[in-house]
Amino acid sequence: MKIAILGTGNLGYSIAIGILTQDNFKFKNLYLTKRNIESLDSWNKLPNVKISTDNKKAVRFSDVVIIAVQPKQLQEVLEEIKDVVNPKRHTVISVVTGRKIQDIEGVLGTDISIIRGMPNTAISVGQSMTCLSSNQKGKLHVESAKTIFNSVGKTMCIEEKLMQSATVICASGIAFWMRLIRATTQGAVQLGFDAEEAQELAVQTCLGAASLLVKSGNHPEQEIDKVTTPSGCTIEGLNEMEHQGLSSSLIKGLVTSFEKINQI
Ligand SMILES: NC(=O)C1=CN([C@@H]2O[C@H](COP(=O)(O)OP(=O)(O)OC[C@H]3O[C@@H](n4cnc5c(N)ncnc54)[C@H](OP(=O)(O)O)[C@@H]3O)[C@@H](O)[C@H]2O)C=CC1
Ligand SMILES: O=C(O)[C@@H]1CCC=N1
Repeated sequence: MKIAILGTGNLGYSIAIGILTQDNFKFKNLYLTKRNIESLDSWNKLPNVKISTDNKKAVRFSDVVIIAVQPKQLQEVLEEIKDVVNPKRHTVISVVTGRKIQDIEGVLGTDISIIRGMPNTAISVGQSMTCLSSNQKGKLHVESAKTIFNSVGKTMCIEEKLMQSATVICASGIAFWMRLIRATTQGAVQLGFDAEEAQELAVQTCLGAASLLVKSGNHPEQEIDKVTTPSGCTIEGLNEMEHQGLSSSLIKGLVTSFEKINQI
């Protein structure tokens, strides 16, 4: 598979790192573009990676085109590549927030295979949660997209109308979970650990909690019940967090984030 990433910024770069470092996915060439390519200079040393400012050239050399520019930059990139996108050859995967498949079809045409993807930056370490939807033609190529994104995490095919929600939960979600981990770390420092130890304790406990749910398939409350000794310290702390609005503030944050996407 020959892959191009148009827009190698925070997310595009993370996707590239993920693709390059996962052993279970073999690609032939990876073409990375951005307008200012100095930051990608070191990538030129890799034999099967090409760096360029030329989006058209990248498309011509690829089968799968991942577009990872900011929403306000998308139209220009689509206009630039529309003449070189070939319905018989290319699958276009847009990871651009808030831009519908219909918007992309409006420039590239309905005969192009278009997939809308929403990965997150954990793709760089092979742990992305990536949601996918496609246009009619793209349905034939969803398996190729799944092959790519399954090699760097998990995928879920969803209806496009849920893509904004998926963006908040999974993509913005990385930032939300980071803040929760940081808060735990701050608490651990207050309770006597130095900063480095505090972060290790917070991160491993977070990983343990997630792994318990992944392995058991249990509801979080079943695992909470196993931890909360009657009249113990856990339920005391948990109830205080809820009195202070833990669940409520998380949900309100997710909904506020969702409302913002609809204005992007
Ligand atoms: N960051 C994240 O965690 C996530 C982001 N997204 C979405 O992914 C997209 C990218 O986000 P993010 O990586 O954070 O943004 P960045 O601004 O970091 O990346 C965008 C990149 O596109 C490049 N670019 C801009 N215009 C062009 C052009 N005409 N041709 C080629 N490259 C171009 C920019 O580099 P230069 O200026 O050098 O051209 C930049 O590196 C957004 O739509 C965002 O909403 C989705 C999920 C998660
Ligand atoms: O903050 C943003 O708008 C983008 C979408 C999800 C992650 N970053």
